[in-house]
Amino acid sequence: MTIFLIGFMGSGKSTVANLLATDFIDMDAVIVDNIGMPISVYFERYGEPAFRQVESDVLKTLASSGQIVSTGGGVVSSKENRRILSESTSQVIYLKSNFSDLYARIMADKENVRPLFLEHTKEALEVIYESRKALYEMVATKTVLVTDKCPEDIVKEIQL
Ligand SMILES: Nc1ncnc2c1ncn2[C@@H]1O[C@H](COP(=O)(O)OP(=O)(O)OP(=O)(O)O)[C@@H](O)[C@H]1O
Ligand SMILES: O=C(O)C1=C[C@@H](O)[C@@H](O)[C@H](O)C1
Ligand SMILES: [Mg+2]
Repeated sequence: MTIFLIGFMGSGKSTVANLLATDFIDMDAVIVDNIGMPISVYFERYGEPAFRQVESDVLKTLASSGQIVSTGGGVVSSKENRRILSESTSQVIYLKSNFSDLYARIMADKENVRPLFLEHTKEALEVIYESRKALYEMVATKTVLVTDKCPEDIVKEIQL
């Protein structure tokens, strides 16, 4: 059974996926492999709709992978991606958090500086977060509140 982890940037998808299975698949990494350039460069050259199309193609392939998959933070923003997630037989786990905790984590994470974070003000990022909140809930088969929980406890909740 494929398990997709979804949630906004910084919600802990990669951290939790790695605890669930060290051979987990990072969807952004698969996309970077396919397009042969950093996602930020692809966005700049071809625009977001073209990126979402690539993302949909990768998502479809991964739905039958039987692996743990950490998705891109914006995977729910395209209708096609939401359809693929809703119609697949995979588990879709939403790691839910409030914006201020996410922002603090993204700011503190010096190992992974997200292009979206560099390109937007805090207010603009919050607008994106607000616009996606309901969409994550809509496609999730399970929502796990991650506030004040360590990754190990989040894993336990996922496995309940
Ligand atoms: N439950 C947690 N408690 C505290 N810190 C956490 C927790 N989960 C993840 N972190 C930290 O938050 C930061 C973001 O985590 P991670 O990279 O796993 O998020 P992500 O959802 O994969 O982000 P992105 O969508 O940008 O790939 C990292 O520095 C990580 O160590
Ligand atoms: O939140 C988003 O829209 C994105 C998040 C990243 O994981 C990447 O998938 C890409 O940079 C878009
Ligand atoms: Mg990640």
